Amino acid sequence: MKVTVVGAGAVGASCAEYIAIKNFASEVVVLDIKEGYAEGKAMDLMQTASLNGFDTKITGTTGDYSKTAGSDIAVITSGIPRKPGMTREELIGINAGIVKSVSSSLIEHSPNAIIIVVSNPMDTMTYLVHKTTNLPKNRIIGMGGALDSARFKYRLAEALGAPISDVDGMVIGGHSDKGMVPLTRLATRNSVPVSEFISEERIEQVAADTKVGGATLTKLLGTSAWYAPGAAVSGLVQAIACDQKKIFPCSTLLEGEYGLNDLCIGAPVVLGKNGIEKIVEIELNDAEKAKLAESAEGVKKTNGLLEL
Ligand SMILES: NC(=O)c1ccc[n+]([C@@H]2O[C@H](COP(=O)([O-])OP(=O)(O)OC[C@H]3O[C@@H](n4cnc5c(N)ncnc54)[C@H](O)[C@@H]3O)[C@@H](O)[C@H]2O)c1
Ligand SMILES: O=C(O)C[C@H](O)C(=O)O
Repeated sequence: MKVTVVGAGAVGASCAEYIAIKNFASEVVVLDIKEGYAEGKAMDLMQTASLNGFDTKITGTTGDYSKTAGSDIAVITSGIPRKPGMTREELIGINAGIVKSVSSSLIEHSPNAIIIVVSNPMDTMTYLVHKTTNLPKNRIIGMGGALDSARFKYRLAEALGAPISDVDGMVIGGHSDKGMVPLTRLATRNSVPVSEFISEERIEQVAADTKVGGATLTKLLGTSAWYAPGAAVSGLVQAIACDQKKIFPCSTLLEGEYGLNDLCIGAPVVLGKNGIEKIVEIELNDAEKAKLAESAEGVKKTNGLLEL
């Protein structure tokens, strides 16, 4: 199993590290345009192999896509991150050009690869890859919901005073400060609805904190987060590489599902060796449907800024 990660920055390196530590891929190639940067990150990571006990071979390259040839999965993390006070949508001007050229180079060298899009604004970047490549929809996956759901579980565990392993929950919708839809009604502590333990007011606070999870970290760090994003990507890569058939909320092209069309937005999907093997349509109540529709409007507005 060969995995390419484009962008050796904070998220790309974290993602390569988690993939290696989980020890399911034979090879990870990291590519960046900054001279020597990917080679340096790869060497540093390889020097953790004996310490962390993995056999994955990590190599780096400055812009040489021939080194990525024959990748089974390719992750796009190249592009600029936001600074405190910015929205993800403001990154579109620079990141659209980067994602378009990177996806085209990746496919030229790995025509069968499954592409995971991470660069922001992620739902729109995923849509861009759909619009500018001829890949089938199952092979284009946007990562956002897996991260947002991890943050939701963190906040739920905090509110419940429970271990995170006791908590389950999912966030669908757009990967944006306003567009996320944490499914509070379906969140559980060991199969029991969380509303049995905490007030509606507290649950609403958990949802609000979840939605600004990325912005909160950006304010603290001065740039956006990388550990949880890298771990979330590695979870998707592992589900595909190991044909796990796990459900994750991912940005995917909707064609009528959830009453939505012609956009990529977060919905639960089954991930296996073919990428997105099924879009799972869960029954939403009217309030959840309205939130998802509003989120879709926001994503479509950003998509409208693309020069296609
Ligand atoms: N979808 C998500 O959940 C999620 C989570 C975290 C970050 N992000 C996004 O991921 C992106 C990367 O974030 P980061 O913190 O790693 O940024 P970073 O600045 O640390 O790294 C980005 C890297 O991309 C490289 N790059 C730029 N143009 C390139 C090109 N054409 N080809 C190859 N490499 C190129 C840069 O040299 C840099 O090393 C940002 O857009 C950020 O908003 C998304
Ligand atoms: O917040 C950001 O800009 C980066 C990423 O989308 C995140 O949620 O951490």
